[in-house]
Amino acid sequence: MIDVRNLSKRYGRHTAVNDLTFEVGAGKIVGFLGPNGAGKTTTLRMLTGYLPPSSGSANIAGYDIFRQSLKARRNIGYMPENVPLYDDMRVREYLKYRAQIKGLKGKQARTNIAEAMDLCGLTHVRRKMIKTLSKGYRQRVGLADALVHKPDLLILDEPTNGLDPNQIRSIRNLIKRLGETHTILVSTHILHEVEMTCDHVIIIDEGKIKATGSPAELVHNMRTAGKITVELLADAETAAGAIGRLEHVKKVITETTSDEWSKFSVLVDSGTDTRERIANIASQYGWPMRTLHRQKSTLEEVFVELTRKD
Ligand SMILES: Nc1ncnc2c1ncn2[C@@H]1O[C@H](COP(=O)(O)OP(=O)(O)OP(=O)(O)O)[C@@H](O)[C@H]1O
Repeated sequence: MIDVRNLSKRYGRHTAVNDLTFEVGAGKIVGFLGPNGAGKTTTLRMLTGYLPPSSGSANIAGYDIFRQSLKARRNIGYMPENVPLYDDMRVREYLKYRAQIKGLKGKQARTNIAEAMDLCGLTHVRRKMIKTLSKGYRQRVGLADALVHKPDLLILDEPTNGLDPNQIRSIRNLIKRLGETHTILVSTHILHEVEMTCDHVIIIDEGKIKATGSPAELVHNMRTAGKITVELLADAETAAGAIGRLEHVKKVITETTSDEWSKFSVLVDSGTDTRERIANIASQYGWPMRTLHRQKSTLEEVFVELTRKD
């Protein structure tokens, strides 16, 4: 559905997007992640035909977005980061206006608008002025606008930005539902969202792709793939030293020491589980143990490790 080859964008001497190549298959929900200024919006604006690239190409549903812009854009529903809405229009009136701009007329426009409002849970507010809507409902109007011409592909730029947790949950559920019938490329900062919603993730930083894969694959392939928490009745320094000498242990962090109990976080290599050997060490030294569990890494840790600057 999306085929991007060597796509770059330079603003003067600054390269905002640097030689991106990736594909998105039909029917997938793909998370596009990166820290502020990574080049997400610039990429999405190029994919939607709003910004010409400095070099490279992007095909949407088989059409070149720059040379066959109209045909390509018919397949795309784009929701920009700050949805520009007309505050003094009513919801249905606004969607009618947007449908007309997109070339829909008469019965087809009416049917599509009704369906988009239904999908986005807007039917009961269709007569409300847009200025009276909450931010969550404004986002839904933006989504309904993106959907009204029935595109196969939705490109959503930070759709949950600025929403409260309830609104985030409702937009997330909506995106998941839309994912049953659409291909979706969604940029977001909320990593938990990606883990819950996306089949595939592309992490970019400084205009370049840092990692791609399913959320589970990214977590699995990370160097710091796991963390073990252990609590021992032992001298903190001696215990940290002994655990630190075990194979596959990358780092031992002493979290707390109180009442003679010491709590450690043990960072271990990807795909290894050192719990048994930690238990053996504890028994060798005669240290009572009251916690020993493995915490799986999160996508957030992967993201931080790939994009941190220190
Ligand atoms: N019109 C412009 N002129 C010059 N530089 C720009 C322009 N638009 C973006 N940039 C720069 O390009 C880089 C990428 O910006 P972009 O907005 O694509 O990042 P982003 O990943 O979407 O960030 P955010 O999460 O903050 O929205 C940034 O360094 C930004 O300052």
